[in-house]
Amino acid sequence: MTQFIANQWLEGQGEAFQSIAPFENTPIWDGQYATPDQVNHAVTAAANAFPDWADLTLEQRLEYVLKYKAELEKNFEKISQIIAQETGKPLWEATMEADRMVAKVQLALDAHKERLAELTLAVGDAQGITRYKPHGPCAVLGPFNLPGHLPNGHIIPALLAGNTIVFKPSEKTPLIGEEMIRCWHNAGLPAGVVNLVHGAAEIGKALITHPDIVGVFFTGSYNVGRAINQLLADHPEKIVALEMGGNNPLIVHESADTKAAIYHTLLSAYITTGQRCTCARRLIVPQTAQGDQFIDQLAQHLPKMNIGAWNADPAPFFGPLIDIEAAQNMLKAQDQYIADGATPLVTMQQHEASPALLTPGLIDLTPLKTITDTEHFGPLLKVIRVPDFDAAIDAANATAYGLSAALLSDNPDNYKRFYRKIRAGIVNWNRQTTGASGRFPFGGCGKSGNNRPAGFFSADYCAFPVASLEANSISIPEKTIVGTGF
Ligand SMILES: NC(=O)C1=CN([C@@H]2O[C@H](COP(=O)(O)OP(=O)(O)OC[C@H]3O[C@@H](n4cnc5c(N)ncnc54)[C@H](O)[C@@H]3O)[C@@H](O)[C@H]2O)C=CC1
Ligand SMILES: O=C(O)CCC(=O)N[C@@H](CCC(=O)O)C(=O)O
Repeated sequence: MTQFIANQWLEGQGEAFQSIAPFENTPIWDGQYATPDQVNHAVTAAANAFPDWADLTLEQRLEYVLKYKAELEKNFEKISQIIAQETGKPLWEATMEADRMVAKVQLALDAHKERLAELTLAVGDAQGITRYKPHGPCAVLGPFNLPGHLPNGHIIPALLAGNTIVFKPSEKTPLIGEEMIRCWHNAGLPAGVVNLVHGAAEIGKALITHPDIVGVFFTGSYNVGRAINQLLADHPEKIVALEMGGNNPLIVHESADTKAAIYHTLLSAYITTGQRCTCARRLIVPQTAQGDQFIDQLAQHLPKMNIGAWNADPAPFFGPLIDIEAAQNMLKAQDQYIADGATPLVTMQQHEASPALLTPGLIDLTPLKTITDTEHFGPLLKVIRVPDFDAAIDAANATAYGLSAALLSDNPDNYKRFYRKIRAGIVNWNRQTTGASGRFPFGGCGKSGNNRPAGFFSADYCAFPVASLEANSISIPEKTIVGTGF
């Protein structure tokens, strides 16, 4: 029983599929996709549940959300282990993800109170009030890379605001999606408030185009985000929040502590095997002696990193890619760069421990005439050498994406220039590009999103503002409008 509709666990009626643990390359879960009929059933359940759920006070909805939090805490180890094995990320990192799922409850509540606060103004002899209302039944589409934390970051604020949900996890991580929904079920949510359907693109399409779905909260790739936008072109009335990819730059310039610069580069480019939307893809370094030394030492350091199984002891820094196909695609991308004239500084290779495990790569794209603006979702960092700092900023901005960007530099004037010029939703100084805090907005410009940031600002797309003019009684004002006969 893998779909959850109106508080019933049901068998999917669509094609069978499995969740394959990437390191072991063995199935850890079997299930079926939903059918479009089942999607309809789930959306209808969410639509039926909406009026009563929306009618509850925030405090009443919060009671359920706090019970969900308690369920996450009760099942913390199991959740961490599922995230680790299903994605292949090390247990320490999966535990951090589970921690962030728990922490999201308080963050979303704080955000709700701050971002959706009632605002009152005197307007003549009436009171003007801004309040917020939920949209209705919303779809949440999740990615595979942080399969607990990221959908959780849409679902909690959406529920607090009074929406109901149909969640479709990534078809690569159905098990953690299911476990999360089990926690909601155990929290005692009324039937239909949260529903789960499994599937890939076809089920995603059926869900978001359903006429009763009024909001679509998506985290995933640019190509799919664009396809969603196209599919919904005739429905501007649906609220669509798209959190998409990045081709994020990291500039290193005038940073005397080479070791610290290497450490922050590793956390930028290779954490989660380079499978974070915020990962640095392009390492931009001016052609100075200090720049040469930094690149040399980084290249020497990469082979020293411990990589391996999610449960290995000692724990690795990163594990495999999500599947063998993803690993093969990364290797093909590297081959293509080399064929085009790039210089591999550290060649990314398949590791003997698992076909989905790749060693970290570093490749110098400076010799290329043109550098394609592509997000390669894996452990390959591309070096671009430039004449000076101004050229570094130009190179950093040479992308249609704009998610995260960072500068490692001891010189505050460099940061002032960088901050003013760079186009990105996350701009860091002497910190890695990844690891954004949930206390801040999380989203990017350009192809990275549609200006509806998640993180602390998720509250904004989970409700719409209503303007009211209110007075306890009606009266004729002293100054009336001409021509009305008063
Ligand atoms: N900006 C952000 O907050 C984040 C963005 N990402 C991006 O996500 C990508 C990696 O995640 P993936 O799971 O590979 O993303 P993906 O775009 O392939 O899939 C995301 C979700 O969309 C569904 N889907 C696929 N085709 C669809 C269609 N035509 N209509 C409706 N739904 C469809 C998938 O089944 C999945 O649930 C990277 O590009 C990464 O940068 C990942 C995490 C955070
Ligand atoms: O919503 C939040 O709590 C902040 C968003 C966040 O956690 N971002 C992570 C993951 C991004 C990704 O999925 O690639 C980060 O910045 O590393």
